[in-house]
Amino acid sequence: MDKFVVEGGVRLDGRVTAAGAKNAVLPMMAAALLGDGPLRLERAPHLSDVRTMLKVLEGLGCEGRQEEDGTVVLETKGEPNVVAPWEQVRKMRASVCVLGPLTARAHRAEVSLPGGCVFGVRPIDVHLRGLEALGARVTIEKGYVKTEAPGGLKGAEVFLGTAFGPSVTGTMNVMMAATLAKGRTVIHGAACEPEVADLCRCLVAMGANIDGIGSPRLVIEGVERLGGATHRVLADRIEAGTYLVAGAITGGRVRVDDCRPGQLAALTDRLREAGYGVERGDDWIEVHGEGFGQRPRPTDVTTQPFPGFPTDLQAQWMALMCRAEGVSLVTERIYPDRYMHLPELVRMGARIRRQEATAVVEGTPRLSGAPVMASDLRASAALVLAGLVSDGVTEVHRVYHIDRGYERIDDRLRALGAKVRREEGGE
Ligand SMILES: CC(=O)N[C@H]1[C@@H](OP(=O)(O)OP(=O)(O)OC[C@H]2O[C@@H](n3ccc(=O)[nH]c3=O)[C@H](O)[C@@H]2O)O[C@H](CO)[C@@H](O)[C@@H]1O
Ligand SMILES: C=C(OP(=O)(O)O)C(=O)O
Repeated sequence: MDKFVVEGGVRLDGRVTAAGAKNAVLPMMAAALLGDGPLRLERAPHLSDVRTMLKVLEGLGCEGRQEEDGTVVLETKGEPNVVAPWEQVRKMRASVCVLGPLTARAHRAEVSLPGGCVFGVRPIDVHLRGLEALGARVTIEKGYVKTEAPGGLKGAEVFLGTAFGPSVTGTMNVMMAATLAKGRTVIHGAACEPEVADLCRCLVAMGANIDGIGSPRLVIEGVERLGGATHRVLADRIEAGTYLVAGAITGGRVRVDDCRPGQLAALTDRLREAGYGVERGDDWIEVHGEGFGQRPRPTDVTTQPFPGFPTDLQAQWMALMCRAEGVSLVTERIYPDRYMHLPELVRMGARIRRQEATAVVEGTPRLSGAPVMASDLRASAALVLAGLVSDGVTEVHRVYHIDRGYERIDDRLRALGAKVRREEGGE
């Protein structure tokens, strides 16, 4: 297993180009099960999650490949297979996104319940209720969700909210299913994350009829068939945000190109509040600090559905606040248990205590490098960020988590001046 070795003490300076969004490309790849022609997804990131999704789709009879420039090309010839086994689905939650397309296209599906709940319960009841509302019979047997809709799906009114806000992949699953249902589907309480809107645009390019894109009310008129399309994947706002926090934590200057600044407004607002300069153009954002050793002002965040502060940037923000000049509160409203990074940051000298869904972070001038264990994707990014400002060497183990969602993060941080290398032989 690989590990990252991070030597702290360097102020980052430079530019990085945002990759395509993991959370947009994965459901788009599942959408290839809906169409007859080839689907070309440009600017897809080179990630292990993309490779896993290619395998899941291959097992379902959808041929695919990723080209050197990132473009993913997929085509489902004839009827898809309908069984997505545990061995593949367990590696990645987004593989649950094949459920809606398979049920719509083949009128049945057998998809393993996604495993690996690394930060608490991650149910899919909303996905299942949505598909039931469209006329599917849904059962759970031996760890598999089975859907059947012998006469095909029928449009309906559905509400997809949960106690923690709308469900992102739940909206995507039901929306994809509705594109081939008979008649009109109205989704109330749809997730408004930019990745959902980007998936809508990809489906429209394939021939789907969707109104209300980007809003909590989606109206989908089912069509007989969808075809192929070419779509350029949206920039990854979470990856972009991670590099901005990397710039800030080192008191440096980092510009992220080819991104959508408006989609990171919650982060840039907090960065300014924490004492950093933020400039933005139409498709770039730059953060600048006052030099290595700068300590941020303590700045609270509460995670919320878009356009609120994203849960996928919570761990990175906590790393930044570990060195703040005072006490800040980080409150997790989407996944109240998403705090696996907390004990690892404490191992690096951070002073954090948890009070239910809130972490109380008492900033300290000094963090010290340590061997730490990555537990999930964003937690691992946070540990790398903390390593950038720690005395000595930080070893981040289990970097396969980070490879799920960051394309060559070690190379890209090095290009900004960081001392980070990948080594074999981690725990
Ligand atoms: C592949 C992908 O796109 N992953 C993202 C997606 O995950 P994912 O789509 O799994 O997350 P959801 O939006 O579904 O979850 C939001 C909240 O709703 C709850 N819930 C969800 C579904 C359900 O059926 N019942 C239920 O109660 C969840 O436990 C959570 O508290 O959105 C999350 C929230 O922005 C992000 O952190 C993930 O990076
Ligand atoms: C939680 C994430 O991904 P997933 O839903 O695929 O686990 C993430 O991208 O931060």
